[in-house]
Amino acid sequence: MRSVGFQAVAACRPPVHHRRGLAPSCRQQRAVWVARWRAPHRRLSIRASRLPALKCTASPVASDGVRSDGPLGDASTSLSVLQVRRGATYRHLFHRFQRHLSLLLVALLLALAATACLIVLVRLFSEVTGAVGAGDTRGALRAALLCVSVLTARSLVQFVHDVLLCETCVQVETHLRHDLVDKILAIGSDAGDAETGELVYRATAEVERVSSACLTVLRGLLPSAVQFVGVLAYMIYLSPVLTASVLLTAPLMSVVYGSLERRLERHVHRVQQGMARYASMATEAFRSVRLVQAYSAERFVQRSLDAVAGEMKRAKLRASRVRALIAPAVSICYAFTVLVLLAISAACVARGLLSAKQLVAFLASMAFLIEPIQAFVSHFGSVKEGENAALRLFAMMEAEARVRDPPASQRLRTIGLTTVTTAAVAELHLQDVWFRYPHAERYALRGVELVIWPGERVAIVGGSGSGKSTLVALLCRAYDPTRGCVRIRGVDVRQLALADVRRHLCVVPQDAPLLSGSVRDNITFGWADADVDDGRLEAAARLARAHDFIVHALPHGYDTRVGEGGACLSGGQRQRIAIARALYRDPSVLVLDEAWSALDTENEALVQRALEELFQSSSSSSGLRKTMIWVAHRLSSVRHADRIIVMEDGAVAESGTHEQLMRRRDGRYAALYAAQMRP
Ligand SMILES: Nc1ncnc2c1ncn2[C@@H]1O[C@H](COP(=O)(O)OP(=O)(O)OP(=O)(O)O)[C@@H](O)[C@H]1O
Repeated sequence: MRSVGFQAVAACRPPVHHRRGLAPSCRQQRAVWVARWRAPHRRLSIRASRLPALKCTASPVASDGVRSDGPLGDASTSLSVLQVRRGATYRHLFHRFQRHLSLLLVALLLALAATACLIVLVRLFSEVTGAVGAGDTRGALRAALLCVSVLTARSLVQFVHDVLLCETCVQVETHLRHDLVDKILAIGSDAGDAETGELVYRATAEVERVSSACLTVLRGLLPSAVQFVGVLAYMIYLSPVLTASVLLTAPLMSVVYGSLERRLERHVHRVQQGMARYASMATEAFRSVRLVQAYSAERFVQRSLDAVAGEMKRAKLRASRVRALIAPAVSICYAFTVLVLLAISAACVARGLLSAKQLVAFLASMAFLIEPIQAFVSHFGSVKEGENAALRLFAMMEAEARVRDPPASQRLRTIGLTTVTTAAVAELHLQDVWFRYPHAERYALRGVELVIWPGERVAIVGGSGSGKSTLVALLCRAYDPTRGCVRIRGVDVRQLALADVRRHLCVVPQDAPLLSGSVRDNITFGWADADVDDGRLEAAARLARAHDFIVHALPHGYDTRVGEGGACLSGGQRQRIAIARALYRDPSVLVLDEAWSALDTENEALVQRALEELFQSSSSSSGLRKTMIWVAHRLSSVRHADRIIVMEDGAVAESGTHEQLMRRRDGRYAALYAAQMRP
């Protein structure tokens, strides 16, 4: 069976440097860890996207100590900013529940019926006491039996009411989670600002929290509110004076309640942020457990996690104290109300304004009035948690991906051999491309001008940080240029559907991320089981020089599970499977970003030769000229390229064949080549 998580990573790939950045040398990685983990309480945020450059940034910290940047970072925005969005959040929630309006209306009618039952119960109760007082045993018995029947009816009504509401909330939760995951996958590269563990926490625990808060409100608080209003109306009918005296204490209650609510909200927000941070750090630690062990950093990691857990514990204790304070505070207010009520009712009865029967009914109503207040008090904490979670989730859902599908996308032009020779349409054209990463001060690409023709085999070389991976990221539209434009077959990529671009041009990154399914799942990633073509699968694996080791070295051949991130395979095997995966897609342009860096020289040459053969044969058989671009550090792998592009400081420094570039004695390529060939 195909793993769901496996399928979930969309064709929209994170930019190459993000992926590559996840595998810096152990020493570099440790430096990042140390910075992030030494001061977890200072909320240092290392972005995965910046790992290669080891830029450890302390994010802007809001007054309540919470990070406040990032495209999905809205999710971790400060409480004060989130509170401004409360109206919008409730509107979002309302729209989601609106889809289940009929169920909700039935539930509301049932809540009204339950309240009506209560009022009937109050009346029957006063009749029972009246009959007992008058010595009418039969009357008392009849009224008591009616009481039992009404109570049973009310219980049945409540059961149906609860089932309907649970169903609605589960459906809303499922849709909300689906939309959130959809958003995270669409945002793709931009999600680099929010860490994996945090995103997982949001998509699981927080969505569940929102749904259970909604259920609490609908099942507990809404009927309680209906009951409150109904009972209050009945009390006004019984005695307006006594009801007014009860309501006199309302301002006192709201002041006490308001101040406790604000405190609780603050602490709950801190607890939830702490949870998200803990989830994020724990995910990172568990994923890098080998690094932790290699550096004997178990205690160090444990201490860092404990620091966050400690912070969370303190916030939780404060929240629970405030929560525990609410019930006694409300009870004191209630006792004060009863005191005032008794004094006034005694005066009313003495003056003949109120009968004893009315007083009994009024006091019974008071008992039913406290019920909704108690429900409100006991559910308040969880509702607040749900509200905070909803504020963050909907802020996340509003985040826009930096690259989006155009409203009306154009189609890619198919270029046959004849077309190419007559009308020279470039496969790829970078026109004066400038690019600066979000949050970065320097341009990573500066005025790149590059034309790649169909069928060309182009190698990109250059020093570390010269902009090779950034160039690749722009080709597959992981980012849009800050200035200038990237054209595929003459069309600006911004006018093409993203899926079209990524079907046409496939990138194989250096770190070759594999997912925890089988080898077959990995190579046919993105295809439903029913659509998988075994012949094509094997052909792709053979071309990537992966078939032999899959069949002979892996215990279950193509059905061998590769473990999380392909942990059961060697680096070279992972890379060959990643190349096979790209070949299975049969793209027109194949981009390999140091995709064979983990291969030995012999296998590297074999894979390269196989790809060259493939590209030559595909151009003659299908009539479509395929293009191959590869980024390389080892210059031995670029000698046979049709053209070598040499990048330096974000610009194209030189371009030509190996021989042409070697003729420039003082050229950059010649210098790089000489340095590599030096014994
Ligand atoms: N996400 C990012 N945010 C900010 N700056 C970045 C980011 N990724 C890369 N950079 C910067 O952009 C520049 C080009 O980086 P890029 O990864 O394209 O270089 P490269 O030539 O592929 O390097 P290498 O060969 O070491 O992989 C570098 O200065 C790098 O620090």
